[in-house]
Amino acid sequence: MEVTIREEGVAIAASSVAGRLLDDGVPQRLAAGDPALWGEEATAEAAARLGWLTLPLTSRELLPEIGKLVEWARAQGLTNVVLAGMGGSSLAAEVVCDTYDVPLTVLDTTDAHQVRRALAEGLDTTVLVVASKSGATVETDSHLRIFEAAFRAAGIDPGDRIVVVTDPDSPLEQAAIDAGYQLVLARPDVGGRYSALSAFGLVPSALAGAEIEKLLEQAGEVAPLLALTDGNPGLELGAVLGGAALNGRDKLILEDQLSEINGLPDWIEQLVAESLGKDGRGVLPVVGADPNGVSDELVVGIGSDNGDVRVDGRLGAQFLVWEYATAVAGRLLEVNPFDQPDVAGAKRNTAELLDAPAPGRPAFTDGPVEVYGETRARDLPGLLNELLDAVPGDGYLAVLAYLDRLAAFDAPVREGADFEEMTDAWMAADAATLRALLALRTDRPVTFGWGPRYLHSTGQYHKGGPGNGVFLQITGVVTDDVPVPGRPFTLGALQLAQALGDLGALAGRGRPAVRLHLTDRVTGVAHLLAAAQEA
Ligand SMILES: O=P(O)(O)OC[C@H]1O[C@H](O)[C@H](O)[C@@H](O)[C@@H]1O
Repeated sequence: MEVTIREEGVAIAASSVAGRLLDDGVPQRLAAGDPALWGEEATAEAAARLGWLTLPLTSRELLPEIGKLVEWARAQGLTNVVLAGMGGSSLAAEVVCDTYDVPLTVLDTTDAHQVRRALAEGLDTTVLVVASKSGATVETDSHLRIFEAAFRAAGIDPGDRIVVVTDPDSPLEQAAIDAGYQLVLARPDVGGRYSALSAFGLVPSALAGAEIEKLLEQAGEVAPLLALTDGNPGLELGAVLGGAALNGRDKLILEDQLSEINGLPDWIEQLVAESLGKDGRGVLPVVGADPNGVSDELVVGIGSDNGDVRVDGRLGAQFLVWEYATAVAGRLLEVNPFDQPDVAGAKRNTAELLDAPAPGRPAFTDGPVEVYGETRARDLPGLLNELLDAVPGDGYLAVLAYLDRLAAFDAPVREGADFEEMTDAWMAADAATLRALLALRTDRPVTFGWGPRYLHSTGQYHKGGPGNGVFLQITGVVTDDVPVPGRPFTLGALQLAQALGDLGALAGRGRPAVRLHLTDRVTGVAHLLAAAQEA
């Protein structure tokens, strides 16, 4: 594992804090699990959140149990692995499975259309992993209810198909015992976003066919280095992240185009945004974007020379080193890297809106797109210009789409089309393309997040960070809703309440925030992308 600083300004910023880290004995104290490293207020929480430091070793104890689970699934011919989990309860497994090239369907959405896709994937070979540390996350609970009902309707005993990963004593543990589901308990002293190498990352990955022992070996190889004062990649990367942010380089552009690891930036995004984005401070992770060469950027290349800093290492080691570095950066920024104080507000709004939805009236309508929120614009190009102009000199624009993440793959493609043509067709139908189009028109970072997935990652930074974001939400009509058994709402109602709940939380903090509602999803995306090119 190696951290190579390739840019002088970053080297200076990192060394400006490195001495302080050593003087304060940070590597020794972290190796000893000292919870006082993040100040008095954070000590009690940190004391219960440092188990990730020893996961390369302690998770080995889980291997026999996970091995039996894999045999159980294989014996029943369960090859289609669906993982229901939000944020830290699914992001790591997604990276592991992408990197090991084994199929895994991740359900971290309340989009009824996307959930219907998963239900249509062949229930007869499906094993559902329900992963929730708290055991109380509404999206995950909804997925469990929907799949239980679907299994029963197909004449399948859910007890033969469901694996639960949760913390001891969570409500989900009890539910799993009562229902006779397979149950793997995780360590309660590891927080969600630090849980990649725990049961949360390992169980779904192993069921999908990834070599999880290798992952632990890779992490185990780097672990001893994290106690060192010299040649400690976690300390070096922590000094880079924290030192750069303290010197005004607080937009972390994550570049992984040449890497053999697939999708690590999406996992880092949650780790960094939720751990550091609070108390008016933080680091904004920017995924899938080119750098603009502006002064507040820090470009980190994962196994890639396209950056100010290059981070090389195998996936298991990357997980551990980024967790360590984030914890170190938390100390430098003087925040508690283990809490997420601003996630709860949007959740509260959602619960209220589920009881009494209040979408309001559109400010204007442009073709298949209704626009909600405060604006002086009267058409979409005008609105997009207004939002771009509203981004402060040190700020960013966030595009947040509560849509089906896989819809673009339905785009019609000419028969015999080559890969390039196919990609063009997908991009022209993908809401995420809006990010790239808007990024062409500003030197400020433009980020993109799928809702409600982002609520469990960058959502914390949006609300708790420096407060310099501008927010463009996209929702869409639901034509094939999914009821949530035993609950008084459908997925469509939940999805809209989540979008409105977050919009309210953002607007309540005085941030410019508008919602675009697509009254037809396919033409709505096309119309929006055309407007972005016109503006
Ligand atoms: O694992 P769960 O308890 O379901 O939590 C899933 C996610 O929910 C919350 O929003 C937290 O902010 C995330 O850090 C966490 O990963």
